[in-house]
Amino acid sequence: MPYSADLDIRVTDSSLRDGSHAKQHQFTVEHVRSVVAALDDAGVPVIEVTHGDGLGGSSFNYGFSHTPEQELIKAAVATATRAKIAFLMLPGLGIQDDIREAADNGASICRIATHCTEADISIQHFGLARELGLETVGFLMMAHSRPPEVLARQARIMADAGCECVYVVDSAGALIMEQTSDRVAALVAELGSDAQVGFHGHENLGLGVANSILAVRAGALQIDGSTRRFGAGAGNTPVEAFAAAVERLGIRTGIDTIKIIDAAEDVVRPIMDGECLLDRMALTMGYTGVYSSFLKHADRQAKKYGVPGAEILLEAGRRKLVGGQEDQLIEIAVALAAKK
Ligand SMILES: CC[C@H](O)CC(=O)C(=O)O
Ligand SMILES: [Mn+2]
Repeated sequence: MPYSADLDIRVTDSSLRDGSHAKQHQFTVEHVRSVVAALDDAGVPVIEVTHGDGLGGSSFNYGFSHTPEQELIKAAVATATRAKIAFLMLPGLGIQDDIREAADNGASICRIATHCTEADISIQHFGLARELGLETVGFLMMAHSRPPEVLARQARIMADAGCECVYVVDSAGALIMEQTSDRVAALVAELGSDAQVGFHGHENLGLGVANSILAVRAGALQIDGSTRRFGAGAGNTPVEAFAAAVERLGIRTGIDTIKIIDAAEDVVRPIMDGECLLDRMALTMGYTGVYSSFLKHADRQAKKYGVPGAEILLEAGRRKLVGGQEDQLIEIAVALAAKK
């Protein structure tokens, strides 16, 4: 039972972090206040707030933030009455002092993300987070790209370093049904009572809710989503649809389904630049296994060089690019333009 005897699973809303990719990192303090107030009122237990690429993500390579993320974290903490505030960090983008600052600003959950074969770079960050009294979560990103047993070994590294819940992260929205539950089950078997298992889905093949339910059936106790799917690519598992579906299945999340449906429509949608669409670009990412956060980068290069964005993504899929290799999207666009 995660954290409260009243809940069967715990939902983390990533609209104010994964949605940062879709918003090109232009969140303001007012956006954060209004979304946190609505989600908190709807009973969402955890709200993640950071630049889309985590602490230290604001940069030339990933896109500069409108407002420094520590200011956004402070605003979230000041607004929430019940929800815990989480932050994300990718070792190498953020540094340990960023974790200290987020903790000083009142965030209570530290989520460390690595590519799914690189868990060892998270060890010192989990150590620090635990020293600071933070709850810890680990992200094994691009989890579609490795089989369950490889992910389980990486999860063990995170758990041994002090991670309390390791997530299977479907960064590309490429996992299909049992591919999700097999991965979650492998982590559950490996970690036993040493750490919980979570699942973070993307909608690029339209499977976020179904995959998340299968993850729960395989033993996941924490599930990520974004209200109104506000996330990278076609967005994340929609929290309001997930809450409605699992309520009907008798799984308790503590979320008021009607309130979160209203929050999606009345509060979150108005601050989005547009809906997160299951369109050609997003489907190409799910189909070929491309990192969802590449969408806006590929779109920009497509416009700049006058080449089809989906072709850039197809080549990114062929190259099996991982997060941090965004600059190769420029090279691909240049090559496509030269061929024309
Ligand atoms: C760049 C971090 C990334 O967006 C984390 C995440 O949400 C994912 O891999 O899906
Ligand atoms: Mn994501």
